[in-house]
Parts: sequence; structure tokens; C-alpha cells
Amino acid sequence: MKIMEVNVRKLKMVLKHPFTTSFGTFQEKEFLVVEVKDEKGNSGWGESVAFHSPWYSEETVETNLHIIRDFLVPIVLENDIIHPEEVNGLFAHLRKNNMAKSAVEGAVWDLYAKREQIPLAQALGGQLEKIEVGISIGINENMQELIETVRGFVEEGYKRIKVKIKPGFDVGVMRELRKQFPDVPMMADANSAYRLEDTELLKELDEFGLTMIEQPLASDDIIDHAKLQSQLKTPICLDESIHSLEDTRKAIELGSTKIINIKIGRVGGLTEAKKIHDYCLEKNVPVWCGGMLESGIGRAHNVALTTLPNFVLPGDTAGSSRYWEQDIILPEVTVEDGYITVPKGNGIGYEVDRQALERYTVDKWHFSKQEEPVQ
Ligand SMILES: O=C(O)CCC(=O)C1=CC=C[C@@H](O)[C@@H]1C(=O)O
Ligand SMILES: [Mg+2]
Repeated sequence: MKIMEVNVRKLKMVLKHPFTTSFGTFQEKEFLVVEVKDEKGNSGWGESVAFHSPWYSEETVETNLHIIRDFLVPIVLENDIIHPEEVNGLFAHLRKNNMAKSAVEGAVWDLYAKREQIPLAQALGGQLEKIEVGISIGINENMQELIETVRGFVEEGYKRIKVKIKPGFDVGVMRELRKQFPDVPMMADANSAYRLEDTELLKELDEFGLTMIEQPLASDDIIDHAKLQSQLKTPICLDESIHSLEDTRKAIELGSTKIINIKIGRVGGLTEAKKIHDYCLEKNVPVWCGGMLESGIGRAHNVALTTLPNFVLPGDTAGSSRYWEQDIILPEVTVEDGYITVPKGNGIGYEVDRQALERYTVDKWHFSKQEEPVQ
């Protein structure tokens, strides 16, 4: 596969609803979309999940642009790539910057599947024709509003409700939600808002039968999570602490986690995500696909990955209309009674809506293979 050109676009899209976590609130999302084109004019699409500021991880839109432009694009233009699984290795000498790598690697996976004329899900080895999905709800300190929001999503059929918690907004909120929704599968995402000293407080969450507590402690920790898990009945799920298969192996060996939230961008791409999935399957550790408020391109990659057999827990891949007035794919991702039907089209299976893409594009860069000098 000869990649002849790479187009990088910076998009700005406005979320339908402000998104609040233990870090703060935002509503405008700035992110990068990567397009790789081959000699036949096929386009493969990827999306970086890095935010404008380094609140979730150290990566930002600007750091991604630097890494993609100055390091990753030259590699993919210079190498003849037979299979997208090679891209991980081509990038291996570059430290971290997983979200930047994932955006480019994902575009190569999409291009590969289109050239093979198969769905991306099939290229990854997935068989599911529809996937169960849950929904993630940002922090809303107005309890009545939060209850109504949860009720709406339960009535829409979402298979699991994820709420954010933080010190002072945890046990009371979960007790009230459990009273209102005694049988709905529910989980809490703390985004590292607690410390090991909060163990007694976090143990109080055990009474609510949550499916998991996501990332309660520091985003670079697996030691304290192991100590905390030994005190909790509720399974701990790691998100921010897991950046690779190696992190996964160590966390499972230490007993730091019983469930892994796989986010393609956080672990550096689909190939590493698949390796983590396969390892967790071997170790009987269930996984689910986390979300990063993606546009339809990233959402399509999440759908494809979730067709793999160990994605046995509903993830955060809600429908496009949950996030955007207008998404950048056609058709948009829709959820019927808590299920997304996996597209049967080649590659990501959704068309990129070029008009919407241009509408949201605030900047773009074009890179092409330097023509061999004519001898
Ligand atoms: O994409 C979605 O709807 C899930 C968004 C979501 O829950 C998160 C996105 C980014 C950081 C966190 O706040 C949280 C997460 O950790 O999963
Ligand atoms: Mg999380």
C-alpha cells in the first residue's frame, strides 16, 4: 500500500451539551482528523482524541500536530505498508504520543480495509453484527436534572449508565440514583479524583452494586489501585493508567484492576487495542470500549473494535445525536434500543460528509510523497 498523500485537518465542533468531569467543563471540541490517500485515490480516515488542553493526558491538539507533521507523516509516506499492523512497529522508536500515532494508524487501517473491500470490523477479526452500548453522563450537581437525564437514556434503551463522581459528589448521588433505578446496570467514573486515603469512603459505594468504579486513583498508578481493589467488592476498571499491552499485563498481575476500558487513542491505535483485547480474553478480564466525545470518524473506529469477542460490557459509544447537531459522517451513528448495527460497508463503513467536514475545518495541512526526481 503506497500512501501518496496525507491531509490533516483541525476541526472545531460544539457539543450539544456541556461536558463536566472532575477536571472541569467544556462544550467546544477542537480535534484533528487525518486522511491518508493511496495511488488509486482511496481515502482512509482517522481521528485524534487529544483535547485542546492536557487535562486528560499530556497530549493536546498542538502536540499532535507537531508529532504527526514532523515524525509520523514522513514515515507513512516513505514506507510501503503491506498491512496496517506494521504501522505500530514503524512508530515504535517514537516515545508515547499515542493519540497522534492512533489517528494516523487508524487512517491506515481504514485505507487497508477499503482496498481489501471489507469492513474494518472484519479486518480486525470482529464478527458481531450489532453491539450493545451504554452512555456516559457528565457531572450534574442538580440531582433532579441528573435523574431525569438518566431516566431519558434508560427509556432509550442504553444498556449501561456511567456517571461521573468526585469528592462530595459520590455516595449520596449513587444512593439516590440506585433508589430511582434499582435494576439498571450502573458504573461510576472518578477520573482520578480520589486518593488511597479515601478507601473507607469508596468502600461505601460497594452497597450500590455498581458494575465497576473507573479510575478512582491517580492516572499513572497501578500500585495503589491494587491496594484499593483488595479492599473493595466493586471491580475497579482502569482507563487513564493503561497505555499499552505492557501496562495491562502489569496491572492484571498486580490485581490493580478487574476490567479494562480500552480507548483506541489512549493505547496508540487499533493494533495495540487488539493486543490488549486478546490478552484480556486470555486472562478472563472483560473489556469495553471507552469514548472520548469523538466525531463520527472516531466513533466508527470504536464500533468496529467493539465487534471483537471480549468486548462483553457495554461501552461509551453512544449515537452521534447525543453529541452533535450535525456529525461529519453519513449516515450518522444511531442507537436503537441500546444497540448499534455494525455497518457492512468497506472500511469504517460510513461516508465522510465532506461538506460538514469543511464546515467544521478551521485549519488544514497537505503532505504528499515527494515525486522521485526524474533521472
Ligand atoms: O465519549 C463519551 O461519551 C465518553 C466520554 C467520557 O466519559 C470521558 C471522556 C474523556 C475523559 C473522561 O471524562 C471520560 C472517561 O474517562 O471515560
Ligand atoms: Mg474514564
